[in-house]
Amino acid sequence: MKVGFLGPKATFTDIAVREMFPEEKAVPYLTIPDCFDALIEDEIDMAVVPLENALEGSVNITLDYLVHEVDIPIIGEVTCPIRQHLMVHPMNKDKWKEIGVVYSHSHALAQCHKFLHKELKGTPSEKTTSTAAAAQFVKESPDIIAGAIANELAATEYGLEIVQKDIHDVSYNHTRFIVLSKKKVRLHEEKSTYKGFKTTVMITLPSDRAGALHQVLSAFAWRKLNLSKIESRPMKTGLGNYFFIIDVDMKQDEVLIPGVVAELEALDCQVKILGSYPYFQIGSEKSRVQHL
Ligand SMILES: O=C(O)C(=O)C[C@]1(C(=O)O)C=C[C@@H](O)C=C1
Repeated sequence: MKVGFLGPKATFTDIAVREMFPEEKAVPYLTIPDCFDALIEDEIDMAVVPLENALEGSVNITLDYLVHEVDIPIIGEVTCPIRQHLMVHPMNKDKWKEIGVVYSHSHALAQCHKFLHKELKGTPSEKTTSTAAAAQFVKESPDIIAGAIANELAATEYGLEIVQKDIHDVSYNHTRFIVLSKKKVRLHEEKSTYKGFKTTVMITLPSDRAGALHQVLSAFAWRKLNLSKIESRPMKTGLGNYFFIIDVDMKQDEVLIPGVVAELEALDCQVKILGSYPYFQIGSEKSRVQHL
């Protein structure tokens, strides 16, 4: 099977794919929308994209594609520790304090905000499509003193020198990646990294109904359904119009979740199940962080 992912080689998404699908053919795409397009056009069987980071919150482009652009279920989720390092071209390894621009993915730059503020104050940063794209760019630009924030695999893959290790500001830095597929692929629940099952539901509230959110949450609460996430996002239909994404800590069943859906529909909510899937946690040990 072919697994598309946010590339190029050695992104954090690539690490998630290597852990989850070591035997499948991994196909890199430069952007998250490219991964979705490849899935829609059947170039690949599954796609793995980042969904949420513990420090930076949701990856909005992924959420928006899931909700507005595609109708492909989530079939799995994997959480990975994220360790960010500052790396330069080997020719510049003694000059990292003179870096003129720091390149990385916007989430990675934000995860290292304190480090950048303290150690490279005033140095401009440039966003790239991924951390590995930043590493690749720095490798191809030895004539400028540029830095990339990326992982260790990227330093090896693109031949860069790590000059500052573990520069993320908070030690609990993890990212959740989702697996999407049109096919009925079953992920191995017997793996030691398997942690449980969840169901993701998208809910649009009726407009102008007092207490609607309270009623929605009650439908879960009185059935004793545990929620692990609730988040609102703009509907993109006008200011103030939002939908909710709710993660329920259980597998879709034939009684409780259909009961919630029926109750919410009776309240004039629109409800869509985005997936009911196993989730996995890789390398759960806390990553080290440098104390600034
Ligand atoms: O750029 C990468 O390496 C990615 O896999 C993307 C991404 C993200 O979208 O948050 C994934 C994990 C890290 O949080 C930083 C970047």
